[in-house]
This record gives sequence, structure tokens and C-alpha cells, in this order.
Amino acid sequence: MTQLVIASRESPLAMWQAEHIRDRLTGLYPDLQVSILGMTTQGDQILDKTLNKIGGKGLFVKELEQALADGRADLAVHSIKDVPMELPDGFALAAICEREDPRDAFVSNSYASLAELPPGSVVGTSSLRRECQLRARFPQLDVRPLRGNVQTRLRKLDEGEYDAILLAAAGLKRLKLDARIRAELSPADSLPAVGQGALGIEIRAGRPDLMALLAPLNHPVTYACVSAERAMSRALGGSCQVPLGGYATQDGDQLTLRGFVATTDGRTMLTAEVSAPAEYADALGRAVARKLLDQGADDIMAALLD
Ligand SMILES: NCc1[nH]cc(CCC(=O)O)c1CC(=O)O
Repeated sequence: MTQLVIASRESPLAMWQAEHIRDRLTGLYPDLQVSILGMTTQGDQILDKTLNKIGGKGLFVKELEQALADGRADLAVHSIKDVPMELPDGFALAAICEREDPRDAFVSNSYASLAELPPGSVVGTSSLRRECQLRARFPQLDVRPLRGNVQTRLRKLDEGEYDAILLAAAGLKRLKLDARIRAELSPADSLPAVGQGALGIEIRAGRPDLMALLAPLNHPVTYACVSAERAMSRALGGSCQVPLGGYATQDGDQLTLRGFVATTDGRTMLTAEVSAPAEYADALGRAVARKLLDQGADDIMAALLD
């Protein structure tokens, strides 16, 4: 292979991610030519509705998969958080790269932390996961929807529509916007989204040559952690309609996965945590899902999907 095309969304964060993978590939393979095919996805176009109302994360990846299927591109770089738990037939994940900061970030021009916000303060987030965890801890805050790419969300904060917003620390750090982060929420306070902070590289299935070329970009610890998180979400039938989170860490050979499912108001919050050797990442994910289902997660999800 002498030339590769990376399909990417056109948002500045997506482009940063694609360029990062391009640079890593050309570092590894100096003779390889890598170009980036920027694309707009439905998820980027529909900005007036929250994601859970328009069909969820798949909207960010479908157009990119179409480019892979057509042969217009060889690989697609995604925030793995945006990749549906089941890939369509004919596609494969070739690598999951080392995770950036997985935490949620608190951004505000007036306050240093959530605890400082006066009652009634308006906090922007369009993630049900962030919303329910926020409501559980700070029921006196006014949580309002906030969509758009990272820059758009910061602009809406700066224009005064919100007193504070929550977004992924990883995106801000990649865009060198770390200075905007006033506080990072610990995973205990705001359990991250499944896969948050990690990049995934998707290819067409049945390309062992490309699989081998991309293998050095895979980070085994991140791969194990994110596999456990995704197996949990898959076993829960996870979708954007359901407030859920999952975050795994690896210590030695031991993976620990914590997951939650909640009602959007944050009044019911089911949590489970299990540890297992890293080679059993998928089984670990299913075990955490089973514990959540045993506590009634299926009732919460059935009510939400009604
Ligand atoms: N939902 C959009 C999205 N997808 C990935 C990231 C951040 C980067 C990452 O999690 O890898 C973001 C922005 C955010 O949630 O604030």
C-alpha cells in the first residue's frame, strides 16, 4: 500500500483526530501517502434537536461508512463514543488508540465548579448521561439542551445563554482549549460515556493487509477497557435514549468496569462494578450489564422507550 484515504467529519475536532492518525501513520510508514476526505454527516447538520430525538450516534458515522463501502476511503477515524455498539455487516474496528482524558469537564466564565453555581443556574449539556448525574447531585440547577460542535458550544456559553456547560475534557484538550476547563468531574461524580476519550479506526471487513498496517496504532489497555464498556452497553441494548455510562480501568492484568443506568431526572440511579482479568473484557461487560438488569435497568429502559 502506498496511498491511504482517511474519511473524517469536518468539525475541527474530527479533523484534528484524522490529522493525528495521519501523522502517526506517516511517522510509522514514511513512504505512505495519507490524505483526508472531509465529510458532513447528518449528525452535524441537524442541530436543532437533541441527539436522542434524531436517532442517535449512528448519524455521525453512516456517511463515513458509505465512503468506505464505495472505496472512496480506506479508513474512518471516529471518536469511539460515537460509534454504535453493533457495526453494520462488512465493517470492522481495526484499532482503538490510547485514551485521552476520559472525564467530563466543567466550563464556565463565572464559576470555578458545579458546587459554586447558585440555585437556578443554567447548565448546558445535551447528553442524558451528564444530565441525570448532574440532577442527582444538584437538583436545584436548570439543565438545558446544548448541541453543536465544541466551538459552537463554547460560543453559546460565551454569548450568555448558559452559566456553565459540560463537555468531554478530551475534545477540549485535543483542540488546545484546556484553558477553558475550570474543573474536571471525577468518574465517581460523572461516570464517563462508553468509550469517551478514545479514537477508533474503522475499515471495511476483509482487508487483512490494512488491518496489519493499522495494528501498531491499537493500544491494548484502551482496547480492553473500551471493549468491556461497549460489551456492557451492547448487552443493555444501549442507545442515546437511555442515560447510561460505563468506564473501565486496567490495573495490572485486572480490568474493573463500573456502569450505571438512570432515569433522566436522576432520581433512580443503578450502579454496578465488577472486576475480571483483561482477557475477559467482553464477559466483564456482560456481567456488569446483568447486575444492572437484575436491579431493574430493563424497567427504566422500557419506560424511556415507551
Ligand atoms: N458527542 C460528540 C463528541 N464525540 C466525542 C467527543 C469528545 C471526544 C471524545 O470523547 O473522544 C464529543 C464532544 C463532547 O462530548 O463534548
